[in-house]
Amino acid sequence: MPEPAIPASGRPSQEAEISAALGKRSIVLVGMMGAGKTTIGRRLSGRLGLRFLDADGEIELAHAGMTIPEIFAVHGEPYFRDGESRVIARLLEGGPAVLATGGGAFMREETRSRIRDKAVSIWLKADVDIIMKRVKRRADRPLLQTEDPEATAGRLLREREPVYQCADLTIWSRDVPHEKIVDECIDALHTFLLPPSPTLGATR
Ligand SMILES: Nc1ncnc2c1ncn2[C@@H]1O[C@H](COP(=O)(O)OP(=O)(O)OP(=O)(O)O)[C@@H](O)[C@H]1O
Ligand SMILES: O=C(O)C1=C[C@@H](O)[C@@H](O)[C@H](O)C1
Ligand SMILES: [Mg+2]
Repeated sequence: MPEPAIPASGRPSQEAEISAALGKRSIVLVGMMGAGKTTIGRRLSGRLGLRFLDADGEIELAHAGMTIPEIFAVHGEPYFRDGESRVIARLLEGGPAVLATGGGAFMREETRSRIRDKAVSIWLKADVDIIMKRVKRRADRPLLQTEDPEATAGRLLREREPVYQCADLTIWSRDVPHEKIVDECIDALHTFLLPPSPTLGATR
């Protein structure tokens, strides 16, 4: 994996400082389907010189290439959730990476606690209109195969938002160039991991 670039000034870049400050921790993206966890996570990993992992993709690999909708249809959601929890635990043990989770993964307390121990988490927050606009392009979200997918997405969002809020950082994933969202993730990670030191020498 290439190291993040060192700028001409000789000062380490924000990206290099973040990678160093992370140590063995990963960055985990959480949030609703369509929030951009996979899209933004892949780009963020490139900028930071970290591996990119996608929990949904890893679950499909572990099931000999069955798709997520097929796993839901054949085995049911509880089976999927147990597998998802195990896969995320394994991926978090593998050293620093950017990990995009499935939209429901953070709802499990066991998974949240592992993420808290092993990673810095970012909630990619998106409102229901944006989510619907994005997920309409593909029919691969089994939880939205209902009579009224928009109402279902709204209900899931209301149930999940209080839990997604437990992430370390929140970034609004609106319709702006992907690289802008990545820049905002990098700024937020930098402030979180390397907070500016308090002003010294304040006098009364
Ligand atoms: N900031 C953005 N602006 C515009 N489109 C975006 C943005 N982020 C993601 N998208 C688009 O939204 C769609 C869904 O994104 P993506 O698959 O990354 O979401 P996800 O959070 O990984 O969803 P899931 O939980 O279902 O895996 C993609 O077509 C992607 O190109
Ligand atoms: O929001 C969810 O619960 C899901 C989101 C996707 O990433 C997949 O993990 C699956 O479709 C379930
Ligand atoms: Mg995804």
